[in-house]
Amino acid sequence: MRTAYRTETVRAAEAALMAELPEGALMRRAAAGLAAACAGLLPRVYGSRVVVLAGSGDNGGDALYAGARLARRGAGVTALLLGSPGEDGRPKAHRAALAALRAAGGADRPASAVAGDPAAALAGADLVLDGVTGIGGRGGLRPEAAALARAARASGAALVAVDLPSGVDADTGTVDGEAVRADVTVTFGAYKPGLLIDPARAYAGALRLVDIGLTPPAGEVAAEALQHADVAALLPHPAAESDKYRRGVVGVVAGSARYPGAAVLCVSGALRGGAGAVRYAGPAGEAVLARHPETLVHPGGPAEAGRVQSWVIGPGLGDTPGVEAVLASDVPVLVDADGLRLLDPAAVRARPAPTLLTPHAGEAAALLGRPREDVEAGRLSAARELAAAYGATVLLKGSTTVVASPDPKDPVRVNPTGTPWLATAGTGDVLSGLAGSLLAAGLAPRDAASVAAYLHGLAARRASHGAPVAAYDVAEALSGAWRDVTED
Ligand SMILES: NC(=O)C1=CN([C@@H]2O[C@H](COP(=O)(O)OP(=O)(O)OC[C@H]3O[C@@H](n4cnc5c(N)ncnc54)[C@H](OP(=O)(O)O)[C@@H]3O)[C@@H](O)[C@H]2O)[C@@H](O)CC1
Ligand SMILES: [K+]
Repeated sequence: MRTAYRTETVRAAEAALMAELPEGALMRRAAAGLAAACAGLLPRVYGSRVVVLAGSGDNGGDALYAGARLARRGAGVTALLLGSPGEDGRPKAHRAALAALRAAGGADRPASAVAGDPAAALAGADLVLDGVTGIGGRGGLRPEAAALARAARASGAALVAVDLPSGVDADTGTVDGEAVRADVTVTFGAYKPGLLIDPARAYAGALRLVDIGLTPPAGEVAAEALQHADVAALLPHPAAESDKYRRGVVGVVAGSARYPGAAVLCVSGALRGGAGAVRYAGPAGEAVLARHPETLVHPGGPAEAGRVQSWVIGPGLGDTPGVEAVLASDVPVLVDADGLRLLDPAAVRARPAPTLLTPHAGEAAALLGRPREDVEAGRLSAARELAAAYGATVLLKGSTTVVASPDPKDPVRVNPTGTPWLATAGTGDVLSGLAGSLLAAGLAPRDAASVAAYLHGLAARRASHGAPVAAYDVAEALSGAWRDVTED
């Protein structure tokens, strides 16, 4: 499991550790890890050109110390100092780290000296270290830093963010203005939620975690991302004596005369999620049976369809979703797509069994009464708010799929396996069927949602291989994704 902690938690853990260590030890550990990561990105350190963008705080200090280490190994290092002016009129900088850089033969100049032509200041650089701000940064980059960040991006040099890409919000993943677009982010002690959640995640590039001995309390995880072993441990495994009913039956209420394909896709996901059987209730039974003859089809409504261990309702239902009957049941219910329209929070909160909502950003925005852009810019808080308002688990689909449970103490789960190719018609129907099936197999809503998102993303990557992918291909690749996870 990759775990991420909020800034205040990291700072508290840092203070506790610093109290036990000699002054500057933590920063030296951070800088050593950072310099090693940089050296790994350069064909060779000796003779390479490195530019350090250094703010006035400890983030700049890390970058300057790492610059000093690279300079000692023969790199030509220049620091551009971005701190606001001190009493002597020069930009403030971490004093000891700047002295170390100078002692190692590195050069430095105020960034204002290159403001006229930032591109020229970065021309020929092999590597740029972004040490403008870390967890102490507030808001987007200031204009001088923004111009240098753009020039660094355009220079073709490897751009390494120190702890965080400067300009992104560590705790929420929001990006309020301009931010550094890094190739690699070397983060210290612990991941921060912003490194796992879009839009900030997209600015971080590849992530490297440097162990500096920090141990934030396990109870204070703010966000977490499953990995193969976590998913394998959560997946249902049929016992020798299992029959189809013991493995769980998932009911699917999806599709309409107009959208029969949604029913087929939802069932195709449900068949691959570990439930023992899939019951379909609705008008698209013929289309479902044509593709999936193993489905138990009932032409009427869910109330008469027979016993199930979970319901999935919503994909392709059109204008008359009829969610009430399903919500009245005493089994876990997943509500998606058309089922989410006009969903009554009181009715969901009053349910005796758990509910899982799976909106995309547009549907979440409609439920929250907010513009879609707000949801996309603040995915973590939108998912949490919805979960609180409905007393339900929420899987918010999109560039980073986020799962929030109604208990605010549960860390949000962030899905690491997504691919932009998943943004195509029908993939959401497959996902809801899959997650519903995992619910029927006995997984808790938060686990069912995050495991489904993980397998679905992995299946899309397998099916896509970098090319466009159709929803049915994703469904067909699910068994392979399951095997990848369990055989790893
Ligand atoms: N925690 C740990 O365990 C460890 C932490 N460590 C490191 O410490 C880092 C945190 O250091 P920190 O607290 O000194 O803050 P930091 O991020 O350098 O920024 C502060 C300065 O930035 C500026 N500034 C602010 N906003 C800005 C903007 N939008 N655009 C431009 N500039 C802006 C503002 O300065 P001003 O320009 O106003 O003088 C402010 O004072 C952390 O990320 C990690 O790298 C490691 O060394 C070891 C272990
Ligand atoms: K940074």
